Parts: sequence; structure tokens; C-alpha cells
Amino acid sequence: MSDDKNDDKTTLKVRPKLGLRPSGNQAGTVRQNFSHGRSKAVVVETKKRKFTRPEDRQADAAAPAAPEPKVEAKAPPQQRQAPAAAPQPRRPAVAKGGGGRLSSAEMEARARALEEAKARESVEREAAAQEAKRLAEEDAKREAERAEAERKAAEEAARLQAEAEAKAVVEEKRGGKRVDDVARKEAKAIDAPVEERSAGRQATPQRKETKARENEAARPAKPRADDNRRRSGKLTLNRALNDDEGRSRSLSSMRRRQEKARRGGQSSGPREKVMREVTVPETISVQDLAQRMAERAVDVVKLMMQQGQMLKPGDIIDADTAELIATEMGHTVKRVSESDIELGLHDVEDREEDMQSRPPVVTIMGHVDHGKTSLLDAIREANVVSGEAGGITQHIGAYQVEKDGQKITFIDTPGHAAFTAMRARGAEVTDIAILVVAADDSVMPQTIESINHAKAAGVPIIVAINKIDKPAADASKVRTELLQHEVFVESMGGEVLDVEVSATKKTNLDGLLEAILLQSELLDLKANPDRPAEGSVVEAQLDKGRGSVATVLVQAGTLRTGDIVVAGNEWGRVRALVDSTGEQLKEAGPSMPVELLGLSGTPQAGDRLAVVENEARAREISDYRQRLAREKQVARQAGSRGSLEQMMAQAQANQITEFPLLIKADVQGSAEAIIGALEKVGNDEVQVRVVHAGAGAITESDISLAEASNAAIIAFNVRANKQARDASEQNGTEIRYYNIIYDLVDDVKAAMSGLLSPEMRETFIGYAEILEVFNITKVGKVAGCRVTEGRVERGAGVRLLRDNVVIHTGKLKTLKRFKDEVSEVQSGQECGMAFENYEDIREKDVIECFTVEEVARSL
Ligand SMILES: Nc1nc2c(ncn2[C@@H]2O[C@H](COP(=O)(O)OP(=O)(O)OP(=O)(O)O)[C@@H](O)[C@H]2O)c(=O)[nH]1
Repeated sequence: MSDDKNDDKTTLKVRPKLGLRPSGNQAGTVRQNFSHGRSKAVVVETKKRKFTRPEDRQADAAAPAAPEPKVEAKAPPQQRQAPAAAPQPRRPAVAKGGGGRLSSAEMEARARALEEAKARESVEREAAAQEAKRLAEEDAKREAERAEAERKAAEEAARLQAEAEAKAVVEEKRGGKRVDDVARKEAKAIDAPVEERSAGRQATPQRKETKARENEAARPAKPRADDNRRRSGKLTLNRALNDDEGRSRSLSSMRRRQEKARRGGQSSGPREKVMREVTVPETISVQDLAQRMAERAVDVVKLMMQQGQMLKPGDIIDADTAELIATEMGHTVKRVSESDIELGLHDVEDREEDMQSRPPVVTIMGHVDHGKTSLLDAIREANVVSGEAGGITQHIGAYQVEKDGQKITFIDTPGHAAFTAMRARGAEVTDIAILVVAADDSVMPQTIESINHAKAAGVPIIVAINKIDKPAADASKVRTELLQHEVFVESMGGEVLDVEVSATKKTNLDGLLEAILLQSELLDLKANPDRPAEGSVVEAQLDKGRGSVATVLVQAGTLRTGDIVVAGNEWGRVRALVDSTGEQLKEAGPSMPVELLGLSGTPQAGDRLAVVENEARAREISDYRQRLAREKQVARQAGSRGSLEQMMAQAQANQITEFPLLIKADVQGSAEAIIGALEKVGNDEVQVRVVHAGAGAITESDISLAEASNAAIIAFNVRANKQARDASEQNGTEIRYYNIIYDLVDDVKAAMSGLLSPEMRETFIGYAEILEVFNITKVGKVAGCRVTEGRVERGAGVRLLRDNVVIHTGKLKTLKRFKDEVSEVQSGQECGMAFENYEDIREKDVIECFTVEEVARSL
């Protein structure tokens, strides 16, 4: 081929040309084409061969390597080999060429040789083209197989990831550390293959490049085998065997790769960064968060460092920070809180078509001795009253009675206390309140309280005017007096049903039951009996023989023995259900009161009860609630009680437009004046709602009503008695004391507009009772006292109380113990006290001692 000019672009083709050429070496390029449209230009040095004599030709033949073209170092070996076949046809022509002249025979021979060479060349070209086509097909097939494997593996990875995340979310809802562990594992499973993927990602371009430069050493073994195959157009037995081997190796390696990917829980799936929905609890460690995002913890630490925060992987961060990090890294966040554990436990929505009518639940309220128990007893035709100590209702019970085939559930509560306690715990069990008013006694303070309780709960009232058998009975007086408290009975043109009854004579009891059923019809009470039960604890106690016994009112669904229930902080498996007659039941439907046995501890009245799917969930919820209760207790002890400011903050957050207050004043007149002044305070957005107002000291019942209505207590010139003070401390209800109406109104106004000036927080220090009053010349009146509670301090603020009503507020002039001026006197000790600029002190008056501190308003 040394005499050829290789400028033809055909693969492996070197076209021989006849004719005389200038002697000497000649350089040129050969364009080589490969499969997939790739080509390569190779520099070939050509050498003009001289026509020589036979003896010269022999010399030529003795040196076969000489005609080999000089190929650039980078040129593939294939290029070097391919032209080797071409010189053959030219040999005869060269052989006959002597002295530069050719005979006709020689010319013929040369022409024939030329023809043969052409034919051979075309055959070879065809074979090479076919081989190239076959290789291209094989490549395409392999490529398709690989793509298919990758797609399957990616789907598998996506599925596993979705499962892992779903699992993490479910576990997260149930709280606890387990979640983190599971999520961590899942995240790890996802994470590892991501790295594998990225390794694969790097390998691919490399492979491509290697193919392009076939002489590079980095090329993997398999493609090299392919190249060898391509180098030759011939298909030999050996090569065919090698090919098969190559193919089977390729398939099995593919299978291995798939298998590996499956084991690893993923594959060489999508190569872009995967954006995840990251579940973020209230607190999370940096490491955990990184794993949930499938990111490296060190990257998270780096990111936080850029934000100016130094963190370690083990550090715990709050949900806000975690959200910031996750969003910064391009993930979306799903916030969950510990309380999510209770999701779906209560207030599950029922479909309208599943709802069925249920009996009404009735509570009887009223003033002491107006005949509540007698009435209930008369209705039940069972003698409960005689069994009670002193005839006073001692227990809370719940019973069901039947009238014309319709059932009515009665809850017998001692006054309104249990009623409000239940409301305070969120249990809204009562559908109808029966207000018992004795016809001979008419409306009394507890009657008014009962009205306010019912109103605050939004429960309709039915007035039962009792004891009409008594000669002094005056039903119309009762009706008129009720008008003053905004209870408009039917006979006075209102909507409240009223029934005259006699509990002892059993007069008109049917009328009362009919009124209840009528009211219940108006209320259209419904519940779905075909679902896990929900209810409220009406009463609970620890019974020596039976363990924890809770009287439960089923409110929705059906409660069955064997069910696993959570009631308040307690849980248990229902061992037995007993109805009000003492009979064992298998199940209890909506509005059915039953005694429930089997709880792990004793819940509180008003605790809500729900059936859960398994013990684990019951335990988890109960653990969570117990922890919460402990934390609440600690918070209360730390003094973080509810206040007017907090109330307002809450109101603003929840966009509440009502500002509930309970007002207690020294006289009815001041209470009314305060209500009048406060009514003017409101605007379009927020209004004062007085849940109850009255004269006299603040009692426990006021605290429970305030707690149930989420109201603050405004005390005007009155104090709370000991029980009330304890109760308010316990449940965190704020009592604000005032002695000037304008201060009171200003404070409420400020709280409502959210512009509270610094709060003057008053801390109670102690009480002292005046035993004797001495009149000392020059000094004035001095009170000989005994400290009954806490201590008394000189310089502290003092109030003079007479029957729990504030008479005077001021400062102490002297505090003496046995003639000596002292700074403080402890409980149980006696001392002498005198007020600054105030002398109207009497025996039995009480001196309240307090300190005042200014607390900056924090909303
Ligand atoms: N004459 C008459 N006396 C009645 C009637 N109803 C109740 N009494 C009497 O009134 C007293 C008080 O009755 P209770 O049923 O204990 O009253 P209560 O409201 O349940 O009282 P507490 O449990 O203390 O809240 C009892 O002596 C009853 O006999 C009635 O309709 N007529």
C-alpha cells in the first residue's frame, strides 16, 4: 500500500492506483469509521515504491514489514491491521513491471489482478459493514437491558423510600424514641444506595470516554473484548465462542447488579438529588434530621456553621431550626407534635347516614334541699334518699329510666360542682339541665349559680317547680323571680319549659318526663352506635374488692367487654360492665351509663374515655398524658398560672371575640355597676361576657365555674375563702382584686386591647386575726393579733377584712412583739399591729398581708 494515497473516507479502504507517481515518501490521512457514527482520522505515511527488477523485488519481499504505514501512537491497533490485506493484489503488477514498460500480457494480468482485488475488497467491505451493524444492534440491546434494569431498580428504591417514610410518620405519631430508630434505619437503607448510585454516575461518563479513546488503559475488561471483536471483520469459531462468553458474562453481571441493588434496598435509580418530605417532631437530633433527609450530618453541621451556629451531630434542635435546615437543603417538612398521638382518639366525625337517635342525658341542678335527690328518686321509684347520710346526696351516680318506650339518662350530681368539674375537663355530657326550684323557697343563690352554669355550658334548661304540695308553695313567684335571671318560662311568654311537680307526692312526674322528651326531640340528639366507643367518666372510685370502678357514660359507639380503653391518664381492658340495677352487660350503646371495671388506675370525673385498637397504643397515650399531667403540676408549682394577660393572648391567638369574666363584689349594687361599666368597654371585635356575678366572698364553686368557662375572676372588695384560694392555686384560675371600679375597668380594657401596663402582681403572705383592740394614747388604736396563716411582714401591704369583705387597704404603722419592733411574725405567734392613718379596727377582723411586685407585661 505504500504507493497509495489514502484520502478515501471508506473504512479500512485503501484504493490502489495505477500510474507513475513522483518518487519519495508521501504523508496523508485515513478516516476510519466505527460503529455509532464515530470516526477517526489517522495520519498515514505512504512511501512510493519503485518499480524494480525481479532481484530487487525479492529484496522487497524479504522485508515485509517495510510497507507497514507509520501510524500515530494514538491510533488504534485496528487501524494498523486493517490495511494489511490491501497490498496483495498489487503484487503481480509490481512483479511484472520491469524497466518501466509493460507487455499486454502483463497489462491483462494487472487488470485481472485489479478486478480481483476490487471484488475481494467489496466482499470485505460488506462483511465489515455487517459486522458493524451486528455490533451496533448488540450494543443497542445491551443498552435497552441496562435501562430496563435501572428503571426497575429505581421503582424499587422509590417504593422502599415511600414505605420508610410512611412508617416513620406512623411511628412518629405514636411518639417515643422508637420512631427515631426506625426512621434512622430506613434512612440508612436509602442513604447507602444513594452513594452507590453516585458511584455509578461517575462510572458512566468514564466508560463513554474510554470507548472514544480505545487505547486508554482505564477501559473496563468487557468493552475491551468488544473492541477486539470489532478489530476484525472475520467471525471465527474462536471468536464466536468468545462472543457468547462475553454476552453471558454481561447478562450475569447485569443480574448480579440487579440483585445487589435489590438487597441494598435501591438501585442505580434517578440520579438527581431526591427531595424528601421530612417528618420533624418537636425536637430532633442533628444526626437524626440528616438521616431523615438522606443527607450527611456533616453537611447539616456545615450549613448551620454558615448560619453562625455551631452544632454537633448529637445536638438536639427544635422543630423550627430543623425546618429551616430541611428547607434550606431543598426538602419539604411535615411537622408532627407529641400530642399527635391522640389524633383520631376523640371527636371522630361520623357520617350522617350512620347516625341514630339516642336518649337525652339530663342533669339535675338547684339549690340545697330543693329536692333534687327526692325528684330523681321519685322518678326511679327507688329509695335513694333514705340510704344517704343525713339525707344529703353523697355520690354521683347515673341512671336510665324509661318513659313510653323512650329512655332518659339522669346524672345525679351533688349540686353543680361535678357538672362544672366535668366541663372543665372537656366533657360535655349533659344535653338538658333540670333546674329544681322549691316552690316555697323560690330562687336562691345556688339557683342563680345553676342557671349561670347551664348557660355557660349552652345547655337548655327545664324548670321543675318542686314541692307544690306545700301550703306555702307559690309557683308564680318562682316564675317571676326567674325572669330577673333571664329564664323566661313558657307561661311567661318565653321558651323555657316549666313543670310543677311534687317529688314526695309523685305529682306530675310524667309531665316532667314528657317535657324532657319534647326538649330532646327539639335537640335531635344522635350518635353512631357502630363504631369504637367514646364516653366520659361521670364518677370513679377505688373499690376494695373490685379495684377501680368508673361510672362511664357512653356518648358514641358501643362499649363492649374486652375492649381496650383509655380514660384520662389511665387505661385498661374492660373486665365487666354493670348497669345501674347491678346487672352485668356485654355491651353499652350511646347515652348508656355503666360501671366499668378493669382500669389500671382511678380516673377523674370528667375524664374522657375512648376505645383504642391495642394495648400498645393505650399504654402510649396513658404514658403521654401522665407525663403531661406531671409537667403541668410542675408548671403550676413554678407559678406560671393563667392570668388576664394570658387569657387575652389566648383570645388573640384563637381569635376569640368573647372575654369571659366572673364578678364577685361586696354588694349586689357594685356588681351591677361593674357589669354596666364593663359592657361599655367592648368593641366590634371583642366583648366582655359575664359568666356569673354576685355578692359575697369567692367560693370554690366560683372557681370551678370560672375554670369551666375559662374565665378570670374579678373580685371587688371581696376575698376568696381558703378552699377557693386553694382551688384557684390548684387549677390556675386567676383572681384579680380591686377596690376602685375605674382601676378594674381600666385593667379589663387594657387586657382586651392587648395594651396592658406592667402588671402589679400581688403575693399573699399571711393572715392575722384581731383578738383584741387596745386604745393607746398618742399611738392610737393597736390591734392585738394572732397570725393564723403564713406570716406578717413590716412594710408589706395590708388589708382589713370584715366577713371577707375589704374594709381598708393600706400600710402597717407598727409591728410589735412584746414591745419590740420586729420585721416579721410567723404563723401561730401573737403580735401588735397598727395601721397608718386608719383606726376603725374591730375584734374578729382579719388582717391580710401581701407584697406587690411589678411584673413587666408579657404577651
Ligand atoms: N313536701 C315536700 N317535700 C319535699 C319534696 N321534695 C323533697 N322534699 C324534701 O326536701 C328535703 C330535701 O330533699 P332532697 O331531695 O334531699 O334535696 P336535695 O336537693 O337533693 O338536697 P341535697 O342533696 O342536699 O342537695 C327532704 O326532706 C325531702 O323530703 C316535695 O315535693 N314536697
